[in-house]
Amino acid sequence: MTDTTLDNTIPTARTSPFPLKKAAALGALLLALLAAPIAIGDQFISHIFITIFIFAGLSTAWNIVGGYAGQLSLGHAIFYGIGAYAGVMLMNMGISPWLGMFAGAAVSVVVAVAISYPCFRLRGPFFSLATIAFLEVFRVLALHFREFTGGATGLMIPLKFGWEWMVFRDRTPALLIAFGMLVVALAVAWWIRSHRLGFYLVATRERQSAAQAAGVNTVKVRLIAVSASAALTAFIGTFHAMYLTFIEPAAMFSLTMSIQIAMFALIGGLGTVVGPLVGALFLVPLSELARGWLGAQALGLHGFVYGVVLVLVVLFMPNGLMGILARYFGSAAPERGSQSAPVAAAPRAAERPPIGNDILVAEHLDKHFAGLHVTNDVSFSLKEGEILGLIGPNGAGKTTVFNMLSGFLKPDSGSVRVRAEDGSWQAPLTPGDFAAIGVGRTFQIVQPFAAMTVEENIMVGAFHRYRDVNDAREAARETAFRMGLGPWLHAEARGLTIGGLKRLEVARVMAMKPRILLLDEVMAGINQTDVRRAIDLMLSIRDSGVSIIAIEHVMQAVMSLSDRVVVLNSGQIIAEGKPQNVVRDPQVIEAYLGKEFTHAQA
Ligand SMILES: Nc1ncnc2c1ncn2[C@@H]1O[C@H](COP(=O)(O)OP(=O)(O)OP(=O)(O)O)[C@@H](O)[C@H]1O
Repeated sequence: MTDTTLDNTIPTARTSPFPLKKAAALGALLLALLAAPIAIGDQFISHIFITIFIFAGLSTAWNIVGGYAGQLSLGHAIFYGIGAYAGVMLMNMGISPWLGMFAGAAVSVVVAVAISYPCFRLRGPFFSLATIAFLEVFRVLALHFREFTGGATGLMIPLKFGWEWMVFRDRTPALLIAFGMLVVALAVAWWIRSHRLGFYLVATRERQSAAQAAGVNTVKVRLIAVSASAALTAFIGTFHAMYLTFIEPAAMFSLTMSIQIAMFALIGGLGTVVGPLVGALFLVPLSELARGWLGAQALGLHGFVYGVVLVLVVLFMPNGLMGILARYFGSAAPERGSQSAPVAAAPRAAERPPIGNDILVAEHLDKHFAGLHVTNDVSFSLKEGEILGLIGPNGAGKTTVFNMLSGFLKPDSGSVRVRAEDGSWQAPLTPGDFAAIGVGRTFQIVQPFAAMTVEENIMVGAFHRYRDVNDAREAARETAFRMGLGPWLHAEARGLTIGGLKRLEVARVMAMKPRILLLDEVMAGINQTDVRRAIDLMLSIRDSGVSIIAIEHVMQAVMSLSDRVVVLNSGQIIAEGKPQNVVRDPQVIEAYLGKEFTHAQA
C-alpha cells in the first residue's frame, strides 16, 4: 500500500441521483414532446405521441418494481386491465372514469400486495413465471364473469364525450391527459429513487442480506414499491380504455402488453428514472412506422424488423440507451489498484472507557444443517466496551454463530439476548430486530451494493439513523473519509478492489452507529500496513463505546485487539479467556494454531 496523502476535506456539495441539471433537461424534453404534436396538428402524429406517453408512463410505473426493486414482473397487465375494467364498468353505471381510476387503483393495490407477498420468495425467472401465471388467472376470470366484463365479446364504453368522461372527438385533450399521467409517473419514480425508499429498493435488489443487516425491511419496501407501481399502472389503464373505447380480456390482460411494458424499460435503461421514457420514445415510433411502411409489403415483415432492432439493442447495449448516454455524460470509473488512501488517523479517546456489564448473551446455541451438527451448546457473553475475538479452524462454525447473533439464522435451540439502550433485555429474532437494537455486522464474503456508488452504499447504513437524504449523505461522506474511501465516493462499488470492498463493508455498518459490532474476517486478504491501520481503527471504534466481536484468522490482530478470546472447534467452545492464555492451551494448539505458533510467540 502506498502512503498516498489523504484528502481529509469532506466536500459538502449535496448531490442526488437525479440532480437539478438533469431535472431541467428532462423538463425541457417533456415540454418539447408536448409541444411537437400540438404544433404539427396532425391526428396520426398526435396518436403516436399519445401512445408514447401511455407506454412511457406504464413502463415508468413498471420500472419502480422491475428496475429499482429488481423484481422482473411480467404480470403488470393485471393492473392495467383492472384499471381499464374498473373505469369502463363504473362508467356504465354513470360514474366518471376520473373516479373509476381511483377505484381501479385501490383494487390493483390490494391485488398487487396479495400476489407479491408470497411471490417475493421466488427469485429471478421463477418470480416472472409466477406473475405470468397470475396474469392468466385474471384473463380467465375476466372471460368467466361475463355478466360484469362482457366476457370474450368485451365491453364498449358508452359514448359520452367531454372532460368528465375522459372521451373526446379531438386528440388534443387526450394528449394532455396522457402527458399528465406520464408526468405523474415520472414524478413518483423520481421521488422514490431520490429518497430513502429508492436507496432501500436498489440495495434490496443488489444484496438482500446486506440490506437486511443495514436494518432494511426488505419485504415492506418492496410491497410499497409494488403498490405505487400497481396504482400508477391502473390509472393509465383506465385512461387507455377510454382512449381505445373498447376493451376485451385478451387485449387488457395480455402477456404481450406485459412484455412490452417491461421491454421499454429494459431497452431504455433498467432502474433509471428516464430510461423507460427513452425506450418508449425510441420503440413506439419504430413499431408504428414499421407497421405502416412494411406491414403492407410482406405479412409480418414489420415484426421481423422490430425484433432485429431489439436483439441488436440487447446485444450491444446491455445498459440500454441510457447506458450510452451515461458513457458520454457520466462520471469515470475508478482506477483499479489505486485505492490506497489511508484510513484517517482515528481520534482515540484519552482514556479507554472501562469494560462494563454484559451487553449480549448467547446461551446454548445449537444448529444443525441436515446431518451436520454445526454449533453444539455454544454459550458466551460480550461485555460493554469489550473486544471479543472469535477464532477457530475453517468450518468450526464461527460464521454460523454470527448468523445466529444477527438474526440471519434461527438457532434450533438456545437464545441470543441483547441489552437495549434503556437497560432492558430483549431477544431480537430477525435481522431487522437486531439492527434496530444496535447490532451491526459485516459479511465474510463482502456484500457490496455493486451498482450503487461508494457514497450510496454507505448511505444505506446511514439511513438507519437519518430519514433525510441530505443528512444521510453527510454522515456517509464523513464515514467514507474516515475509512479512507473519500476519493472513491462517486465510484460504483463494483469497481473497488478487495481491500476497498472490505473498507466499504465496515464503513456501511459504521454509518449505522451500532452499539455492538460483529466483524467477520475484515482483515483477510489485506496487507500488513492495512492490518495495522485496521487494528488502530478497531481500537478507536472500541474507545468510542462500541462493543465488538471479531472473527479473525490474522493472529497479530487477535492478540493485540482482543480483551478475551473464544475458541470454537467443530461447533464447540474448546477454550475461552485472555489471548495470551488461550494461545498456550494445548487443545487450541492442537486444533488450530499448531506448534509453530507457540514457538514463534516464545
Ligand atoms: N447453509 C448451510 N448449509 C449447510 N451447511 C452449512 C451451511 N452453512 C455452513 N455450513 C457448514 O457448516 C460448517 C461451519 O461453517 P461456518 O461457515 O460457520 O464455519 P467458519 O468457522 O465460519 O469457517 P471459515 O473460517 O472457513 O469461515 C461448515 O462445515 C459449513 O460447510
